[in-house]
Amino acid sequence: MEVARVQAVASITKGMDTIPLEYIRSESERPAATTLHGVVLQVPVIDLSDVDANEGKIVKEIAKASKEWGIFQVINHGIPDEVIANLQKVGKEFFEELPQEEKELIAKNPRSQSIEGYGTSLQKEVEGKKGWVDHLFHKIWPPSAINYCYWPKNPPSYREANEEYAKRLREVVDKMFKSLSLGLGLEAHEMMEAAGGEDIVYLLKINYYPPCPRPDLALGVVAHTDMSYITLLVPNEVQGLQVSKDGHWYDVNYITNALIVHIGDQVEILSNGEYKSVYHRTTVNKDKIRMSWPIFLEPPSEHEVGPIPKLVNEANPPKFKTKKYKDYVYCKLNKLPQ
Ligand SMILES: O=C(O)CCC(=O)C(=O)O
Ligand SMILES: [Fe+2]
Repeated sequence: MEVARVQAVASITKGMDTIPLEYIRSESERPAATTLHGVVLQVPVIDLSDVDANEGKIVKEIAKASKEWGIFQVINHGIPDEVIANLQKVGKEFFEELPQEEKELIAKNPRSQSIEGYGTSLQKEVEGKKGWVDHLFHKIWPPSAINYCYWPKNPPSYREANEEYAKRLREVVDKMFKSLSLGLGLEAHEMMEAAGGEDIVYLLKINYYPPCPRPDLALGVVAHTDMSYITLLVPNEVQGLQVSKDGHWYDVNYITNALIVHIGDQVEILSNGEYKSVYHRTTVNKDKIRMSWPIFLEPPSEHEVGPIPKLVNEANPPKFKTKKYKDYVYCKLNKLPQ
């Protein structure tokens, strides 16, 4: 059966005052009723310029943000603006300029185990409701893990723009793992090593949130924590990401060319709960298209993840089981105990 893309639903409902029932959230989830406004706390913004000279300060800031929020933004991260602009340009062209039939050529196969491909989540989620979003998933690093059949062939510069971004991002990833490691009193290399080092998989997702006639009733991506170690994300300029802290939802302010860093479940586990994976969701917009490019840094599926042994002792017993990443994913997707 053909899957209804949200992009198509959005063009049918344009100008209407209602949306199909399957997108209407329960009152307790609706963004209008549940977002904290006014003078509110802000997700920490961390300046990475001159990392070597400022290492101590940066490590402290990252550790604090990862414990208190599970999310922060980094500026002066070293990825040139045009590398981000190119990534965004080719992704937008894929969603907006290709004929639908061409996009469907790389659609996720519903019978395949793999998450890769163009798709629309048929969420087995809260009350069977759907998110107002389409997406494209494909791996971008390491080269041995990439399945180019899920990469768009058009626009022709898609591949080069994504490869360049992956290459630049690797340097930021190294800095993040080092700081997170030092922030726990470990040696700089220890967390990356426990995470699988060179085998860590970089999975790109492009989220495409079309305009929604009733943004007060819908959500883009429903509230969740990422399963990754960490997720590094660039959005377009349209506000939409919200994070939960102490029982309230906060907007994450848009900062041009900043990278948003989420702590995911696997770093929470490695750190034995010192760092918190962040609960987050996205809202949609009445007139504007929102897009985002998260990269999930994941363990290879057979890699075992558990609390780093140096961080546990009698007084501080392990809070999580050690298990293969694929088993963690299976339990989470099927809502089974971990
Ligand atoms: O669009 C965003 O800003 C966040 C999307 C997200 O949380 C996800 O795709 O896991
Ligand atoms: Fe997420």
